[in-house]
Amino acid sequence: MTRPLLRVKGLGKTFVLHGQGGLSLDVMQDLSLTLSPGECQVLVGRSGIGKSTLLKMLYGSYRITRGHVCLHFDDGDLDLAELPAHAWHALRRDVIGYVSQFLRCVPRVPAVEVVMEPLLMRGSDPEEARCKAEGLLERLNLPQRLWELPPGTFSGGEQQRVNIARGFIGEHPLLLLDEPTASLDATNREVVVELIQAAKSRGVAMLGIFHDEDVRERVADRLLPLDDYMPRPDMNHCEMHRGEASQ
Ligand SMILES: Nc1ncnc2c1ncn2[C@@H]1O[C@H](COP(=O)(O)OP(=O)(O)OP(=O)(O)O)[C@@H](O)[C@H]1O
Repeated sequence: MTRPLLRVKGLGKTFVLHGQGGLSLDVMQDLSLTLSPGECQVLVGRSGIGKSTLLKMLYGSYRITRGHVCLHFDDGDLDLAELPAHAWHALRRDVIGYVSQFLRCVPRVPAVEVVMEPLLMRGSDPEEARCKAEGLLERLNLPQRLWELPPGTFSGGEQQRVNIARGFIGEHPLLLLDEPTASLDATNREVVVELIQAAKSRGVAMLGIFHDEDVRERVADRLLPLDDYMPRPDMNHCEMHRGEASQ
């Protein structure tokens, strides 16, 4: 049996709203999961249950309040809950990729360069990186006339395709997918399904959110319902109390 790449144990999240007098919101408690290379698990549960929050904690965008998130490597394990801030940069460059719903556009940077950047950050040859980026943009049906333009003015679906190409180009061993097909038409949803299936066969471990049921069924090896990890389901999404936890 394949050894899991990711093991999450007792994960919990409390947001502290400093602008609201230190009000704290418990949104997740005691979540555990394991994810193996080549496996795609899909997070399910109603709106506001914590799906994006979980992905953001695994990517280091949100701090882990409680619990452990261990990545297993041949030369040892790494607990992300204890990772110093400066170590996240290398981890995101080499190990954890993230495809969010929305592209963060940097003015004047052409789409093709946005896509190739993750490879350049790793020291890849610029010509090879460009060639790979163009291949992905072509596969995702982004018209060639847009490749050298900054994506700030692109449509939602065009921006999302740039984002997907950027997320998949790095071939990270762990990929977090936050609704990567949300703004796509059927043809491009199909391309994303193929990219996910190809990544699985290369041994990439993926954790994703897909609202499209057809996509979900085709990519998911396992569904992870988050409803079991809400602190108090009777209290309208979150338990609220003041000043107990820090972020
Ligand atoms: N930065 C934040 N500060 C305070 N509360 C937050 C923050 N981010 C998320 N939350 C709260 O955490 C809860 C979970 O939000 P999250 O976005 O993870 O839900 P979701 O399951 O992804 O929802 P959806 O399916 O609607 O996208 C919500 O109640 C939300 O208001």
